[in-house]
Amino acid sequence: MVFIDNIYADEVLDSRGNPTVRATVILSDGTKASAIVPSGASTGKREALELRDGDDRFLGKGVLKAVENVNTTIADELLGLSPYNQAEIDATMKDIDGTDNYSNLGANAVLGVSMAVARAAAASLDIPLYRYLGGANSMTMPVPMFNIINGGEHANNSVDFQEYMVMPVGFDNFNDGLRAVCEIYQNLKKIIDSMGESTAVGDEGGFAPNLGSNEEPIQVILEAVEKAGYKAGEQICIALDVAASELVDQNGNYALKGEGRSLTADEMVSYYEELCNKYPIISIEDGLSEDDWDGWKIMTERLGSKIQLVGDDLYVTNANILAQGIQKGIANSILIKPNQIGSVSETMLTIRLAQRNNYNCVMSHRSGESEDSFIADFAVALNCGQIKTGSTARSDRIAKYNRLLEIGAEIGYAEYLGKQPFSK
Ligand SMILES: C=C(OP(=O)(O)O)C(=O)O
Ligand SMILES: [Mg+2]
Repeated sequence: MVFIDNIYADEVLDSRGNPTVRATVILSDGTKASAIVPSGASTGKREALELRDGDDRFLGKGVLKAVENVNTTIADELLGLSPYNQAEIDATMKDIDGTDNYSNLGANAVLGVSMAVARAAAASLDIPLYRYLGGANSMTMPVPMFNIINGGEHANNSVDFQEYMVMPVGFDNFNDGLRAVCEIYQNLKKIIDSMGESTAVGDEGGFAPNLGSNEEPIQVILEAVEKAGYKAGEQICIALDVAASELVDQNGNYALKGEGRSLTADEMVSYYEELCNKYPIISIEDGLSEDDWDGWKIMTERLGSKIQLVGDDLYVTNANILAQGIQKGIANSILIKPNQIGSVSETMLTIRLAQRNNYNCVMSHRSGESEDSFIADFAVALNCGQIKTGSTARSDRIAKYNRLLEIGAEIGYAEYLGKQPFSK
């Protein structure tokens, strides 16, 4: 019987040059696999804890304590266990941590090991990771939410909304959809350049121009869609991540600093209604703050039957919080970020709960990423149908797109949902 023979971690770098955990697992049959943990910037308050050293290395952001936890406490408990029982591996780490949010071991230590065990198990069975995680039912190539303009916490410009994304919904397959958004991105670069604005990019590879309002990026993107020869509203739709938890001012209103105004939750919803009436917007993530559940209720009532409302900071990939939201009728979709909850099994639990209740799942990167493409396999494995993984201006994001191209070619008969995931 194959068992876990060795586990260790080291400190490597993410796409912002911050330290992060790489965990490595070696099995008794000689299989060796590693995984690198991502890191967020606009984090939700209820996310699992990312353990940072807080000393003078890397401005306090070192992860040597998390590395040490992998090398000692976690390795001590997991050596000898079967790599093929992911639930047992993850439950054991949760037990030794003993808290709700991994504040002892660090979610970065736990998730690194959790992903590396899954990858090692797949490799030792000689099957791809998506096939190991999802079996013969892994069939859905995700529609990309392709991040094309960055603002908010992910850029240093006048735009308040964090992410403007294009979604290739009117295509027969993933490859054609990806090609379309790449062409749009290249056309957008020319347009921004011709406006005399910078084509420097934000953390996730979207451009970060200084534009006059939060509406102008949509207009510029639609111009790029047309220039690239695609039909907005039919083939290409717009998705926004407002990341509104970051906009809340001292009066509890939403400060749109770039526009010099501050709106109540009700006014924000009216603003979204106006934008949705004018433009082909099919998805809004974190349109209101994680603490504003009353506002979310109103937003869901007014917009939830028309567009996808995605909870990111709101649900932090947490099944308990999602269960409360489902009961209260809040949002209709959830962003899935494995490091918000801390392990592969808990991420799968949240996805199961969402899918059973007709909530769409959007697999997602973090703004701090690496060459690790685990989420590409994960999205296909769990038939999420959508993935948010930045633009093609950053190689940490390209790693996911290229892995998806590889998976699509391997599966051959994969589905691509086009418009379907958004019909409510
Ligand atoms: C990917 C996101 O950013 P971060 O990783 O900074 O939370 C997001 O908010 O959806
Ligand atoms: Mg978000």
